[in-house]
Amino acid sequence: MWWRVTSLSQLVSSSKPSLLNQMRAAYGLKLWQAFSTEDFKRAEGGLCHPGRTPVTTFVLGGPGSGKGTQCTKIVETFGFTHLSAGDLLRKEISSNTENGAMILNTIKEGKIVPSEVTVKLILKAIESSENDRFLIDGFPRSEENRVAYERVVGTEPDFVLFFDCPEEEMVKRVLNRNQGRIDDNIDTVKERLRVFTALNLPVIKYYSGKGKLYKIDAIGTEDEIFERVLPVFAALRPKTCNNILQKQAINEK
Ligand SMILES: Nc1ncnc2c1ncn2[C@@H]1O[C@H](COP(=O)(O)OP(=O)(O)O)[C@@H](O)[C@H]1O
Ligand SMILES: Nc1ccn([C@@H]2O[C@H](COP(=O)(O)OP(=O)(O)O)[C@@H](O)[C@H]2O)c(=O)n1
Ligand SMILES: [Mg+2]
Repeated sequence: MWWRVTSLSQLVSSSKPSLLNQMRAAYGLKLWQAFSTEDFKRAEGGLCHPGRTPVTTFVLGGPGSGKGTQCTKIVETFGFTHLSAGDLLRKEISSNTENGAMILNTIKEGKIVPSEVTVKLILKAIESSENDRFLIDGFPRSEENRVAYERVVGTEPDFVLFFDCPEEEMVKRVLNRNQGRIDDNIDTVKERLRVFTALNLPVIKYYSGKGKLYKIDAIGTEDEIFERVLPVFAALRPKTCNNILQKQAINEK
């Protein structure tokens, strides 16, 4: 798997190997299996496969802005793997895991689950995928999320999509979503919007300052919005779309 550090010499050659890296070297553990709360605090990151760089895109926007809907279209067209932080957390609830009750309460209140839990789920999903391009949807939701991911993974996203949608429209969409979600009610949505402004906007500003942010107007039909998304990925074409182009070429022969 590309995400894991494959060379032991690389692991031990860093000036101060973390406990996490020592454990991995000793037991061949995947990252998500290896870190406990204590390790998580100390992890030093830098987990990149030599010669193979994954394309990672964070997908941000308020509740109901259309992140999930557009991710589905991006997956269909560009072959990314869609990792929704919210879906990963909801799966934990339905699997009755040790954190299930805590996650359920946090989501019900419209607050943010501790980064330790969410980053671990994302890494587990990445590590069990053969793909090398990922859409990470609904993450990072706070500076704490962002810093935790960077510390553990050791990389930044290649770019960040931000679906910019007026609050009134987001509320309307969430209340019509009809997926039986415990947080799709007016009280929780109000809190989620407050949390979005207070904690997620600073992350969006951070990536804007780094020149990595693509702000997409999220008003319009799903197809109209996807038309605005396309050019962002077209710029990455040579790197990300080889398989699709190859398949197209074969089909056209
Ligand atoms: N452009 C759009 N116009 C109207 N409704 C939309 C649009 N895009 C998505 N929706 C609907 O709005 C709701 C929220 O969309 P979703 O993709 O789940 O948003 P998010 O993941 O950002 O919360 C869903 O019911 C979806 O079908
Ligand atoms: N990085 C994240 C993502 C989601 N969550 C929780 O999961 C809830 C639902 O997230 P989601 O991404 O599925 O929500 P939408 O924006 O798609 O409506 C959030 O309101 C948070 O309570 C979190 O704590 N941390
Ligand atoms: Mg979503």
